[in-house]
Amino acid sequence: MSTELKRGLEGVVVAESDLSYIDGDAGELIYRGYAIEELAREASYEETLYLLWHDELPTEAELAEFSQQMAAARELDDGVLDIIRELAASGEEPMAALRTITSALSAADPDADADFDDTEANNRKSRRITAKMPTALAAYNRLRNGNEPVAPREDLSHAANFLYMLNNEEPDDVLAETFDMALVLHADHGLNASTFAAMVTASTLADLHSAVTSAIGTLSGSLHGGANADVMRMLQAIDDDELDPVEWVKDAIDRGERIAGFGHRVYNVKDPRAKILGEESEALGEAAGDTKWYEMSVAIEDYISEEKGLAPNVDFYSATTYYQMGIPIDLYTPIFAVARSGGWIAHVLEQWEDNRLIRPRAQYTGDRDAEFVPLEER
Ligand SMILES: CC(=O)SCCNC(=O)CCNC(=O)[C@H](O)C(C)(C)COP(=O)(O)OP(=O)(O)OC[C@H]1O[C@@H](n2cnc3c(N)ncnc32)[C@H](O)[C@@H]1OP(=O)(O)O
Ligand SMILES: O=C([O-])CC(=O)C(=O)O
Repeated sequence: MSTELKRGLEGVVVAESDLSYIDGDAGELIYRGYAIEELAREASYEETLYLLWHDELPTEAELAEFSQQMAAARELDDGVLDIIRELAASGEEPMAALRTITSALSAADPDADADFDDTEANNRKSRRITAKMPTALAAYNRLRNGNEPVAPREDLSHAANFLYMLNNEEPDDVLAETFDMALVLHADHGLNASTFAAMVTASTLADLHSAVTSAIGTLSGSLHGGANADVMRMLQAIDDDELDPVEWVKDAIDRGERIAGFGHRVYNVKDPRAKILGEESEALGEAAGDTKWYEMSVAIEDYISEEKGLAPNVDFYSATTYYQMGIPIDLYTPIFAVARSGGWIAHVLEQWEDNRLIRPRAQYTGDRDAEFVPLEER
């Protein structure tokens, strides 16, 4: 047994996977052989899900059937809606609410007790979880603002339907396509922390809802998915006080703070998703006649790249993209979860094809011969 310590499991290979490939030096991301740039521009989220879950891109007929099955699974059970009402009324923050709701979805899932290797039940559960998470998030957001949830529509795409349920208004093509692209870009990313959490949970043969719930909790942290909301809060703080973004960032670095949206465990260069989202952020600004947020972001990127050698990750430009789409800031990380549910599930299903319990070891640094003193004598 090797006792070499790898803090944070950096560089440790723990599984084989056909799902996504990252070249951290070239800034390359591939889902099942297809470059992310091509999928972002050409494939819908539904197509990407099909690719991740079923090994290959769907034919037109397969995509139509799959999209219809996804759309038909969007509605929430009344019991789940009651839980959402309670969470919204109690002021629970959205990522925690989504975690609790996703866990609760199993209570209404007819396949909840199916065996881990029941492929058909897993397909149905995968579609239900991924189809219902956006409905739950939109309902939660409406309820916390004193509005009734908007029922999902089966005639809209996954992306367009979410925006429709969120705003009670059908999005225009630009918004729907931009959001769809963001979902595709966030769908999978190797063994990131939340995907690994899902795999660890699934490796015990716990169920799919448990694995996705573990993953949502893991994604919420500021070192992972939580960074997208932190980026926008940082930009807003700089703008509110009319500060120079570069000076602000310089001071923050001098204070030893981390700048949200920069750095990555795998990429040594700019995250390819940040390149695409940067273009989307710029385009949205240009369409609105105000590229302020994009320009602030570029100024910060130039400074940090030059001074710290750190490049933006996916969370840096998703922030201003979502902001300019009118999405509330505290929904950015839950939206990441909505998109990543596809990747989490794909990795769980892959794990179950050849499961082995994931169980690493720690290097014990404590006492080995402490003398037990009875309680009354301590
Ligand atoms: C979807 C995603 O999860 S993408 C990541 C989202 N998270 C963020 O954007 C939060 C900010 N970034 C970070 O905290 C880190 O870059 C992480 C957590 C993403 C990766 O961290 P690790 O691979 O563990 O790298 P580590 O924390 O060892 O950092 C290496 C060095 O770069 C510095 N560094 C890394 N990121 C940043 C940052 N954002 N701001 C300032 N310094 C940074 C660290 O301080 C460290 O410097 P040191 O060696 O002088 O101490
Ligand atoms: O891969 C990672 O460590 C984090 C990340 O970018 C993602 O999950 O999309």
